[in-house]
Amino acid sequence: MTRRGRGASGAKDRQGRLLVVEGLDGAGTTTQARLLGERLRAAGRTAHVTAEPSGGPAGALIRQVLSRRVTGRDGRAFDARALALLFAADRLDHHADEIAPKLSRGVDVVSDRFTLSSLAYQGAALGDMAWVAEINRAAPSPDLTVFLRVSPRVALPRRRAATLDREIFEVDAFQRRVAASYERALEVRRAAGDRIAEIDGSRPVEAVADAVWAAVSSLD
Ligand SMILES: Nc1ncnc2c1ncn2[C@@H]1O[C@H](COP(=O)(O)OP(=O)(O)OP(=O)(O)O)[C@@H](O)[C@H]1O
Ligand SMILES: Cc1cn([C@H]2C[C@H](O)[C@@H](COP(=O)(O)O)O2)c(=O)[nH]c1=O
Repeated sequence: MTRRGRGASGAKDRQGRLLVVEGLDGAGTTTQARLLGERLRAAGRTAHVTAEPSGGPAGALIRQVLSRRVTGRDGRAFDARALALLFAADRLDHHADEIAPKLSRGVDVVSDRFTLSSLAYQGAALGDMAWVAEINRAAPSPDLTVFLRVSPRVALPRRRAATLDREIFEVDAFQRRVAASYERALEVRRAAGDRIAEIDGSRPVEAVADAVWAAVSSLD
């Protein structure tokens, strides 16, 4: 993965920053991405909040698979490797169509999930994080990834409060595997040079938002 936003001289150009919020289902990524967008705007920056799966065509198909409205042939479960490829395709399309144009106009982009989600979720589903990393090789590195650490025990009641219909990954045993997978994915991405802030997401919303803001404010 290549870090964007630097010219041939290595000097920073006038691009916006790609800021990613990550965590288990129920960690509070949607809430914190929205609040970060608001704080950026209040600080005088232009900010765009987005999410993956994206609103593009691959994202729409993924949403249907997650909610079981689309299955594999004859009602069989949708193939897990094919789903991993869809997430990778959605990411490239999302970046090309929505994220990169905003960044190049100096807009900060806050994404609720990005590549780390694929490493954690598809890494856990397939038991092959290296392959998941390979199919996501062309996705750019965020300027900052904020990981909201919550235990599956804390995330569970939040998910239950927020939704009635559970998507395919919102199964307690799987969420515990995803939690372990996130820890491995964080190591992999840190070793690759990504800037990552780990934040205790089990605190009240405003306390988490303050910690997210402190991490973003520490960017040069
Ligand atoms: N720090 C927090 N403390 C208590 N409740 C929270 C906190 N953050 C979010 N919530 C609540 O938990 C529920 C899920 O929050 P949110 O949608 O932000 O999570 P999420 O990580 O995006 O979940 P999912 O990935 O399943 O969509 C919401 O009802 C939200 O108000
Ligand atoms: C980007 C991405 C997401 N997922 C999973 C994570 C969640 O279970 C759903 C998205 O639902 P949300 O409520 O909108 O967060 O998809 C994934 O498995 N792989 C990914 O790359």
